[in-house]
Amino acid sequence: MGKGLLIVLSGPSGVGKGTVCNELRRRLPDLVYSVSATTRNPRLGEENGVNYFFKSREQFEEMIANDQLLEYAEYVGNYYGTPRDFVEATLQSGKDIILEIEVQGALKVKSKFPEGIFVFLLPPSLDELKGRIVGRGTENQATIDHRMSVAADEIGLMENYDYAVVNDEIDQACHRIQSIIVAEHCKIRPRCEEVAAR
Ligand SMILES: Nc1nc2c(ncn2[C@@H]2O[C@H](COP(=O)(O)OP(=O)(O)O)[C@@H](O)[C@H]2O)c(=O)[nH]1
Ligand SMILES: Nc1ncnc2c1ncn2[C@@H]1O[C@H](COP(=O)(O)OP(=O)(O)O)[C@@H](O)[C@H]1O
Repeated sequence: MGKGLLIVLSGPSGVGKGTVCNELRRRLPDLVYSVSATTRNPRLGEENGVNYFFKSREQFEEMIANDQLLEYAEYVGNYYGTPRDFVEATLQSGKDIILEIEVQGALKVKSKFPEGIFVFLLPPSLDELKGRIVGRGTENQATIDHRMSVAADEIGLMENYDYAVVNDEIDQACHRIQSIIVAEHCKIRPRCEEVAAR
């Protein structure tokens, strides 16, 4: 059995990563979602082990020390990281896995898995982005301002990604990502390597 695809989805806060991921998981039941660890507080309705593994700073730092994370980063005052074993076991079993992570972490994953597929989700506009974060109603004003200032830097790193997908309509955005996954599965990798070697 071949290895599964490792798909990384990034994009600024409020662009719709969570919404798009949930819809993709509904449409593609075989797609595995990597549940991250974080030190941020759970939002209303978020469940430990489903949305995130919620950890104290001490617990998170222990995971770092024990090399349990494939990557981790600090984002707006909190740690976020990807549990390593789950990702590796999923890929070995031949299944595709999606990591919804921010840009610094994505670049670390890219250095370890250059064969990964890196997708950047873009808002139709920065005004619409701000409207979505405010509309979600989960962040206070200071956090919204901080996240918006990080958004510009994140979009500046988009050129490190393979694909840019605009999340104008959820249905369209998911359709584009599904098309990318199908195309990647159809790739004739040996031929690509042969061509590159010429
Ligand atoms: N590096 C890294 N970033 C993560 C991880 N999990 C989530 N993130 C990112 O951390 C950022 C903040 O996540 P969150 O607080 O849930 O806010 P949201 O993106 O607005 O829903 C987002 O860009 C997430 O994609 C992870 O395991 N590693
Ligand atoms: N294509 C879209 N059109 C309009 N609103 C959207 C769209 N995608 C997501 N949203 C809304 O934007 C807000 C932020 O989405 P969310 O998935 O939480 O973003 P992220 O995980 O990137 O921070 C949510 O209220 C969500 O319902």
